[in-house]
Amino acid sequence: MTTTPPDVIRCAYAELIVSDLKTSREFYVDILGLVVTYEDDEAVYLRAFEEYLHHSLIIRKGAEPALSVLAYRVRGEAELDVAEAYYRELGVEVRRVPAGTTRGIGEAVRVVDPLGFPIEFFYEAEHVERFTQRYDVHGPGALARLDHFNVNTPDVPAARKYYEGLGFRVSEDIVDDEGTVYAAWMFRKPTVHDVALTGGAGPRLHHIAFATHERHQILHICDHLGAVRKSDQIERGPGRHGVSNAFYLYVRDPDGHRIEIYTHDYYTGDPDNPVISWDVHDNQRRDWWGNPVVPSWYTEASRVLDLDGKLQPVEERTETKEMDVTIGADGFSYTRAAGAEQGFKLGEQV
Ligand SMILES: O=S(=O)(O)c1ccc(O)c(O)c1
Ligand SMILES: [Ca+2]
Ligand SMILES: [Fe+2]
Repeated sequence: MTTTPPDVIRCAYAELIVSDLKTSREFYVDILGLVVTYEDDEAVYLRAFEEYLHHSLIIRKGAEPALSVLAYRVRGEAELDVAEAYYRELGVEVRRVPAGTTRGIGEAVRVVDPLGFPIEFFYEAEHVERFTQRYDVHGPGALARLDHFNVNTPDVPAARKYYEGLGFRVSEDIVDDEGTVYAAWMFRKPTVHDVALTGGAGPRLHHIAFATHERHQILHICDHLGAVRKSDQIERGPGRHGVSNAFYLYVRDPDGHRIEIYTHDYYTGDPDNPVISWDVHDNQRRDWWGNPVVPSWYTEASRVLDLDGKLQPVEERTETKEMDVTIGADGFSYTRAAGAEQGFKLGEQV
């Protein structure tokens, strides 16, 4: 690559296609508590309480539940030309779209990146009221901001190289002693990640994560789901991650799109931030204590669309799959080699 990459600030918004706008609105607004910036019959534009850009999530009615865009904010309008040149040199599909193509967003560059994802780079966006201290409208489960995207891609080292080319740095990864890389967390904003690369068939969206400030807000969302008899929408957690140290919860929306609610990761902004590398057989890597990683978390993810709204084909992962080497160890086994002969707490799981 001769051209410089666009100066990405952070992950900024996503658009999910949902099959029933009303049902999805109930999930994202009534249960998760996101703020509606604008809505019409086609789409609902949502933001979290600390956000002052028009939206960080759009849910749009459509026949095929899928991801239609992952958007990164760049540091200024001038970065759009840089993005256009960078991706043209990469030889992928590049489009320049005028301001207002997406409500609330200025001129943007849209690409299908080398991993097959629909990605948008923008700077200009409409400012709306920032609800940081509007405690009169915060619910007990108030979400503060969008935190990261997690994507399934078959070749994690190749994906890591692509994102390093964009100036992202690795904070943590999961590897084995043969050198297989199962996952990597990468950042531009000084937290653990803006994007996580999870080895698996892809391009698929594994999840979108929002951050809260307090663990009790995550616990409230669990209690709320129980109260509306939708506790089965909780897929994994609540718990404490090993990687990232975040307290977390994964919920599935009415179409199965996975949303993580996440708090308490750590600052990564110094140039010498130490990379943490986990062994795939360390069963505290994904859960620092307690919960096993359920199989659906390893296998299920959302399809993604190309720039014309057509489903992108999915390529299978050829390297070892994490679920094949660890599912029994995920919270079911004993961490000390000496305990290994006891096998798994709950026996063989799958
Ligand atoms: O399950 S992991 O501890 O590896 C993990 C860490 C951070 C995340 O955002 C995540 O989705 C998953
Ligand atoms: Ca706290
Ligand atoms: Fe996550």
